[in-house]
Amino acid sequence: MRTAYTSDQIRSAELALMARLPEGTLMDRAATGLAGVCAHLLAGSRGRVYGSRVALLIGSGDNGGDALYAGARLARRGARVEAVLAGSRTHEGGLAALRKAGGRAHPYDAARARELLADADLVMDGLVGIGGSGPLREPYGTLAELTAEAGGLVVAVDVPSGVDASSGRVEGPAVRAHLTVTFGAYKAGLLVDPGATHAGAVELVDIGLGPFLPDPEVAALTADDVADLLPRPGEESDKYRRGVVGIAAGSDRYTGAAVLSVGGAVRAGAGMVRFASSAEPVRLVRARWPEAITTVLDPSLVLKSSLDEVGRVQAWVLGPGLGTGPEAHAVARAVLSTGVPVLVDADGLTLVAKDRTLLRRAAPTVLTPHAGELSRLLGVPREHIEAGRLDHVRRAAAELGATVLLKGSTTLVAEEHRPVRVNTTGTPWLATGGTGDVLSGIAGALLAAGLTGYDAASCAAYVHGLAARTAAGGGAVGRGQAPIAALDVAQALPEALRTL
Ligand SMILES: NC(=O)C1=CN([C@@H]2O[C@H](COP(=O)(O)OP(=O)(O)OC[C@H]3O[C@@H](n4cnc5c(N)ncnc54)[C@H](OP(=O)(O)O)[C@@H]3O)[C@@H](O)[C@H]2O)[C@@H](O)CC1
Ligand SMILES: Nc1ncnc2c1ncn2[C@@H]1O[C@H](COP(=O)(O)OP(=O)(O)O)[C@@H](O)[C@H]1O
Ligand SMILES: [K+]
Repeated sequence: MRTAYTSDQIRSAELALMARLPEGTLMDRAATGLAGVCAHLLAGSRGRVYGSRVALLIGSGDNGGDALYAGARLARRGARVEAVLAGSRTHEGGLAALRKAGGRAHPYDAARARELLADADLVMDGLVGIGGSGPLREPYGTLAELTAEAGGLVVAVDVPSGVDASSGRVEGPAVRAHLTVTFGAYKAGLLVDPGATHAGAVELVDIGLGPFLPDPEVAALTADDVADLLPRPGEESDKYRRGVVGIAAGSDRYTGAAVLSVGGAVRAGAGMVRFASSAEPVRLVRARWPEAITTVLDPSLVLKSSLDEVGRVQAWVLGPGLGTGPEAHAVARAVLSTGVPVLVDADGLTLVAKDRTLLRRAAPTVLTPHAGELSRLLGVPREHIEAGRLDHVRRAAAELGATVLLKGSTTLVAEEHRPVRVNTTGTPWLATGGTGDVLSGIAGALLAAGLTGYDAASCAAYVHGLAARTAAGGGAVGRGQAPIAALDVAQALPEALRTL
């Protein structure tokens, strides 16, 4: 499990550790690690550190101190290091070390800074770290924007300046780094968009904080964690014990979502899928997924909240393509009044946004909104949700009394009193119609297999992302990949699951 923390949590751990160590030890550890990573990058891009050009952007706090000491180390190895001093003050020890090592420092001047950044092989962003608050003030904002024109690699020190370390919020100009070297522990804002995109790759430098860290605010499952959580059949398994998932999705108008959701569940390893809907989606699901047992719902029975004709299930998926009219509302009421876990997606979310009483139930509920759907559920503008994903997913879980999986460029899973889980396998190739429907089926199959809502949602997001990467051609976005369609994601599930 990869764990991540807020600035306050990091600060208190640092204080506790610092009390036991001679002054300056932590900064020395941080700067040594940072210089090591930068030297490695320079050796990779230029062949050697000697003679390379390094620009340091220095703010008034200890973040600038780290960059100055690291710059001094690179200068001692023959790099030409020049610092732009942007703060009202500068870390004295760091500045003295840089000068002693042969590096140079200049007060901020826009034209000169632009030249330095354009010429540098590597730019170190030491403007602000965990001490930053609010949008970057001048001249930091201008410098952050100038890094976009940098000719070489941009390395953020601890946190990209302009990104809120605790939440990943960005409220103005912010550095976009190729790599962020972070100290002691991951900051939550490095894993959650928009901060995660600004951070680029993240490298952790151990400074000994481990024993002093509290319970994390954010956690990311690793491949091993997911492999341990995923259900595997035992010798005595039968299809019922492996988990039967009911899917109430699709309508005569919207049929594709039902086919995709059933596909996600079938390919994710459900023991059995029972699909219940109106005639047309049932016909199409039968044609595409003969594995599913289908039922054409009798509207008069549904109105009486009876789903007996469908047969027993261990969990339900409700909503993809269901519609939002009175019949769909009756289906939602029938499904949500059962005593088994229910995953609510798409139109199901619109229905519960209009009628919150549907969520009054004893069994677990998992909601899987994208930012627009969460906006309707919380009555908060979509832009606010996208800017503050972490805060809003937490709030939704508390307010709605459910596990909430927020989809989008960073998928988050929140449940009250648990760390928010952030998914690391996503890929922007997933941004295509219907992939969310596949996700609902995967998560439904895992719920039916007995995973908790929290584990089912986070494992589903993980394997969904992995399958999308597999379908696109492997890895994150790059050459040699091709666009994917939603059904490709379902079809790639077995190959992705085999790697876990
Ligand atoms: N603690 C430790 O043990 C270790 C800490 N370490 C390092 O220290 C870093 C934290 O250092 P820190 O606390 O000095 O804060 P930091 O991030 O440099 O910035 C604070 C200054 O920035 C300014 N400022 C703030 N917001 C701003 C804005 N929006 N726009 C513009 N300016 C803004 C504000 O300055 P002022 O307004 O006072 O001029 C404030 O004083 C941490 O990230 C890590 O790199 C490592 O060495 C390992 C050991
Ligand atoms: N930029 C992105 N990066 C990673 N994943 C994304 C991105 N955009 C969308 N996704 C993922 O794609 C899926 C889209 O689901 P959803 O919005 O419900 O679409 P649909 O309703 O068409 O199925 C979600 O799993 C979401 O997390
Ligand atoms: K920084």
